[in-house]
Formats: sequence, C-alpha cells, structure tokens
Amino acid sequence: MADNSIVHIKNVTKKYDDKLVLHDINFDIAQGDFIAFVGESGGGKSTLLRLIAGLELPTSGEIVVNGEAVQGLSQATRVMFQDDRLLPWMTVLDNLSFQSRDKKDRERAQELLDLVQLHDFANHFPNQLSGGQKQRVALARALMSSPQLLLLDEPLGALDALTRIRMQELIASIVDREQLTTILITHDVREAAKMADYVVAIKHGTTGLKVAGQRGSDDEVAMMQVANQVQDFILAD
Ligand SMILES: Nc1ncnc2c1ncn2[C@@H]1O[C@H](COP(=O)(O)OP(=O)(O)OP(=O)(O)O)[C@@H](O)[C@H]1O
Repeated sequence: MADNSIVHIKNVTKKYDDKLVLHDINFDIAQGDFIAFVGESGGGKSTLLRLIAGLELPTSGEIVVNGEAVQGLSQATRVMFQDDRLLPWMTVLDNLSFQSRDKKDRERAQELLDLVQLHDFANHFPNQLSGGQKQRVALARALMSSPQLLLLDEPLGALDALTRIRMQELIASIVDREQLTTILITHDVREAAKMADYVVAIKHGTTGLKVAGQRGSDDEVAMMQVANQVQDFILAD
C-alpha cells in the first residue's frame, strides 16, 4: 500500500443477485492522481464508481477513502454524473449553496462560478443554460464542499465535440488548481489517455490493464499510442 494513497480498493467483489459484475478488484490511488476507467459498456465501471462513492456497498471486500472504510456517502467524496441533476426551480447560485443565506456559502458559490467561467449566471435558472453550461454548474456544485476525491461518471458524454474539448480543459485546470484526486469514467479512450495519469481498463469484471496516460502533455502521438493500446486491449477476446 503506497503511503500517499487516498483510495484503497481491496478484494472488492460486487454481485447483483447471482450476477457477478465485479470480482477481486485491487488497487490504490495516490493523492492527487487522475485515474480514468474505460471499458466496454456494461463492464462495471459505474458500479465501481458507485462503490467508491458509497452509493452502494460491495458484496465482499473493502474500500477505504481518506483513511475511512466507505460505508455510505462521505464528505470527502463528490460525484458528477452525465446528467446535471440541477434543481430546476432554483437559481444557479441556489443550486450551489442550497439556498443557504450564510455569507461564506454564497461567497464560495460565487467563487466557484467564477472558476467555471459562469460569473454572470448566478441568477439564471437551469433551463436558461446550455448543456455545457449546466455541466459547469454541476462541476461547481460538486466542488462546493471542497472534496478530496472527485468522481466523474461520464460527465461529458452528452456534450458536442467542441464543448467536450473545452470541458476537458476546464476540468484539467480545476483539478490541478484544487489538487484533487480524480476518477473519470469515459467511453472515449483518447479522452482518458489525454486527461489521466493512469488509464485503467475494466474487462470481464476486473481491472485488466493499467497504463500511464499523458496528463498535462501536448504530445498527441504519445496520447494516440496510449489510446490505441487501451482500445486494442478492450477489443481483444
Ligand atoms: N442495480 C443493479 N441491479 C442489477 N444489475 C445491475 C445494477 N446496476 C448495474 N447492473 C448491471 O451490472 C453490469 C455493469 O453495469 P455498469 O453500469 O456498472 O457498467 P458500465 O461499465 O458503467 O456500463 P456503461 O459504460 O454502459 O455505463 C451491467 O450488466 C448492469 O446491467
């Protein structure tokens, strides 16, 4: 176990009734690392993320986040999903602060709106925003409680290609700035190779491949090599 690990996953298995979805998953994630999970649809990526988030419990094995065994939702962890899950009857600012009148909460919300480049949208309602803007609000909301671990469950999946690239860049700069440990689930092996320190392929219910990604590098060729290696592994029988 690495000393600077914030996530420990030990012998984790998950079954739904008789269906074995994940088996014997073992790995650690170091503080500040950006990990991307990729793999075929239905392979168990979201299940693993839900277990790490404490939204579900493993059938056997243990997950430790920030020194504590995960037994439910923890303050240390926040999740951002593919759908924004904003409350339509609340303004953007209230979606972040949950209508808190506390000055500190409202300042923190405004600071995060600045960070996601939505400073002028605090009083808008979600239906007045584009898909990309809504996902930026969802990102800001996930950061409100200053989590240590940010879990991103295919958050860019519904965005057009250009907005997706801008969001990749925004997420990369924010996780750098906030020194977050981040786990991203994506179907896009290039996105994984570009954003992550490590790309982990989940296949047949377990973690079959772990390769170094190209986080922070502009080396397109190296990024494509990682993406091709991961894709070949996933597609091989
Ligand atoms: N609550 C549940 N009850 C029963 N089966 C479930 C449940 N949640 C997930 N599964 C099953 O577990 C398997 C893994 O699902 P999961 O959503 O984790 O895969 P995934 O790799 O994230 O897929 P995708 O990339 O399509 O989102 C699937 O076969 C799915 O049907």
